[in-house]
Amino acid sequence: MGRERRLEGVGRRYGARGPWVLRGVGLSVPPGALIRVEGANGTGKSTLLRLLAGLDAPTEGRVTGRPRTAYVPERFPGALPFTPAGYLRHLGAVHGLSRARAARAADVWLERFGAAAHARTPMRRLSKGSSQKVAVAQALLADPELLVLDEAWTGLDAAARAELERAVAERTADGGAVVFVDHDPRRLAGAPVAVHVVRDGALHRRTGQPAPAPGPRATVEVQGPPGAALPAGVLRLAASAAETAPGRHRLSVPATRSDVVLRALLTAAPPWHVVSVRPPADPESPR
Ligand SMILES: Nc1ncnc2c1ncn2[C@@H]1O[C@H](COP(=O)(O)OP(=O)(O)OP(=O)(O)O)[C@@H](O)[C@H]1O
Repeated sequence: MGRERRLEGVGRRYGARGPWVLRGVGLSVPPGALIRVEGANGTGKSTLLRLLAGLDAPTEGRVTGRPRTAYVPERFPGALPFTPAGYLRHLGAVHGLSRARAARAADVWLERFGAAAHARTPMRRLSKGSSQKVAVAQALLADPELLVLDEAWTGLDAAARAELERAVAERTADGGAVVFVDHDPRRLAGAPVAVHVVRDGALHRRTGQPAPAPGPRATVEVQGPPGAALPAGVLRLAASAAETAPGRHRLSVPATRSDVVLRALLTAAPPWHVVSVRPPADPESPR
């Protein structure tokens, strides 16, 4: 239990006589998991995400585990009587941050998503895109152990979309779990995503080889503290890792994740020594 959210034999229908939207669904979301939920329109993806986020209760079956959870809904109620800075500080306090930490986290996330200029604009006057940045910032504010994203990329500009991908990689490198729905099949394609498909009210794990991470890869040589295993977060993000000498590892890392991997190595306790980083364009990069 603990930080792992689990659905066991979960069914949900709306109203006593409504059709079953989901039935017999089992799913474990362990720390560090990255799970994509797919399915045709109206099959129950949002229903599943609300159950995982703990915002809805199943009609039958059990939901267990109590990770600190954050959620970005498909439709964020943008017209709230707050400014983004005020709203995020308020939510930070709800998540248990001190006032000072909540204010700092609000500033950091608005800045990262390119919305700092709107920090003090009433939310009802924000564009849809800026409002979505606030929706995403509120979920990341307190480093959730489980992050549930329902089409959270929709409406964001390209820079903010990339920033949200980076934030997801940081959460999983840090041992957080992320479950998401997104209409773009390439979303987070460079990361080791487990795919589950909702069909006919049931959840099916898509099996088979995960597609190789598309895009260029960097090669990172690291030297670890004697006897140390690579941090789990690094292993999750690397496309491959090989120990080439005692304590020396060569990692192949999707270029879009290399900054997150380096940060995870350098902030590990004790930290790892990064011997070299070869960018993807280097013709000597092993393939
Ligand atoms: N609050 C609700 N009350 C009644 N019916 C609901 C409610 N929420 C969802 N439903 C119904 O449950 C079914 C699944 O809806 P859900 O939103 O979970 O699917 P989805 O796969 O996320 O859809 P989409 O791809 O359109 O976002 C639909 O038939 C929908 O009408």
